[in-house]
Amino acid sequence: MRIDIISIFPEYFAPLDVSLIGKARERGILDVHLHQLRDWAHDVHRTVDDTPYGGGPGMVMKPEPWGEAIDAVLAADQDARPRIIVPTPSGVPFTQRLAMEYVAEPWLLFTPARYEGIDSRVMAEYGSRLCVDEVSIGDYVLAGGEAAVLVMVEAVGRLLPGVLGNARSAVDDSFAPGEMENLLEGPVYTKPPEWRGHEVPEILLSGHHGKIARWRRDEALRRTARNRAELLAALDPATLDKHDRRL
Ligand SMILES: NC(=O)c1ccno1
Repeated sequence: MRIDIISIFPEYFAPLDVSLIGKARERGILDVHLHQLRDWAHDVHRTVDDTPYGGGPGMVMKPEPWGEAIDAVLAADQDARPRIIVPTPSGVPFTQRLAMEYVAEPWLLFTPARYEGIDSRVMAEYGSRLCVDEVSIGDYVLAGGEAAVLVMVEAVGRLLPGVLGNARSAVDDSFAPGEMENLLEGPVYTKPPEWRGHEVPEILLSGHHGKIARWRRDEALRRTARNRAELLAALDPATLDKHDRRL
């Protein structure tokens, strides 16, 4: 997978050099290209923003630098087209299901904005011939889209084949489509069996895989009911067995 990121703060993406994503890049599973938007701002101050038409607070990012920057990225591979992802509080929710949709894409282009956002004509220009998604990582406003890009790149990159040590981990994730969709993962434990008077639940030491699976699902349902009751309401009743319904 190729990922391009255009930003006025490319240094913001240093975390993509470490941990799982860093190793995926070293192993050639993920190819990340960072671009400084100001390289396409040609005035002496390398200006990328201006006052909003119609008045109002803040500044809007100018269309010209963005248009030249996106054109330059697209020119990197004339035979392919990236899916463009615009991080914004005004976007569709970023979910595990959307992460799984993105991991199937060969090329993603992230366009994190600053200020009040990017002149709307930019994505109108590219939306006529490319897939352009406005995506939000949550109902809050950040100083810019860069942190949202880090979140999405990690959520998508960890799903790439070969990145997680055990592919099963992604299947058991909270929200993973299938058994765990709309469910939160339950509690996890490791050695020692007793720590400061807290013992690991006996069932987990039993070696009885069927009972352990049942216990884990019960705990997932309980945690979901406690922390995200609205997700329980969204559970497909067909996926609940008679034991689930008794909880
Ligand atoms: N909530 C978000 O995804 C976001 C992106 C930029 N600012 O906020």
